[in-house]
Amino acid sequence: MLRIEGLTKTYGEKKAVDELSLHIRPGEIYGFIGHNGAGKTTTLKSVAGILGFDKGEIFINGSSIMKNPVECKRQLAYIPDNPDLYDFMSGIKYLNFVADIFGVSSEERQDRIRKYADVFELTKDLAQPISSYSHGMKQKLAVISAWIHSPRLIIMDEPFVGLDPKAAFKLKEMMREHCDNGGAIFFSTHVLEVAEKLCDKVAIIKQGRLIKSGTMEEVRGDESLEEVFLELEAE
Ligand SMILES: Nc1ncnc2c1ncn2[C@@H]1O[C@H](COP(=O)(O)OP(=O)(O)OP(=O)(O)O)[C@@H](O)[C@H]1O
Repeated sequence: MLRIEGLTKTYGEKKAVDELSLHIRPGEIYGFIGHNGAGKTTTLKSVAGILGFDKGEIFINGSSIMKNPVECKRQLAYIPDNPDLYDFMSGIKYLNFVADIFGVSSEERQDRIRKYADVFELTKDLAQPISSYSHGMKQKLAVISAWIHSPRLIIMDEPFVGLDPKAAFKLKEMMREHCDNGGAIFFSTHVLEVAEKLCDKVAIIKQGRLIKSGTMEEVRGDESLEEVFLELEAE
């Protein structure tokens, strides 16, 4: 589903991501953890095709994000760490706007908007301008917009920030359902308890380099993910 090979990205003199390789298969929820400034957002933005990189290759279902960006973007959704949506639109206008971009039929979009707005208890707010939304409401809208075109790969940067406990629970259910239906999810988080419970696999990045990856059992061994992470950070 997603293959990252030798990804390297520099900002001026700063190497933000250094020879990072990772393979994510259908059905996998893949967690991405690392300290502040480790290179998570840079990697996720590169995978989503919104940030160029210096070296390496990224393939979405065998297609190169550099050579076939439109074909790749059709198959994925990206939720950034800060849901900066179009404030002047209403929630429903924004969802229809995204659905238009991806050519979602009116029947499918109605079904999905009804279903997910209901899940997140956002239905009555959809007519309101996004400028009136709280951070959590914007995050819920961003999640709905990601699910609206039924992408195969969903990339999320800190998706749980700002969500109330019920919404966070619902999102975890949606993530599992998406992967059980053959999709894949690659997401970053600083909440290691969530990663530990939710993820099939996990990758740890430190100063731009991948230092550990594999199934949760392989990475964790007999310890908690937090213990493993802190030990690796201290090395
Ligand atoms: N636009 C930019 N210009 C210059 N340096 C940048 C830019 N964006 C990120 N960096 C640097 O690249 C490195 C990786 O940043 P990145 O945002 O990918 O980290 P992160 O793991 O997502 O961090 P956090 O957990 O704090 O969100 C950091 O040293 C950061 O200062």
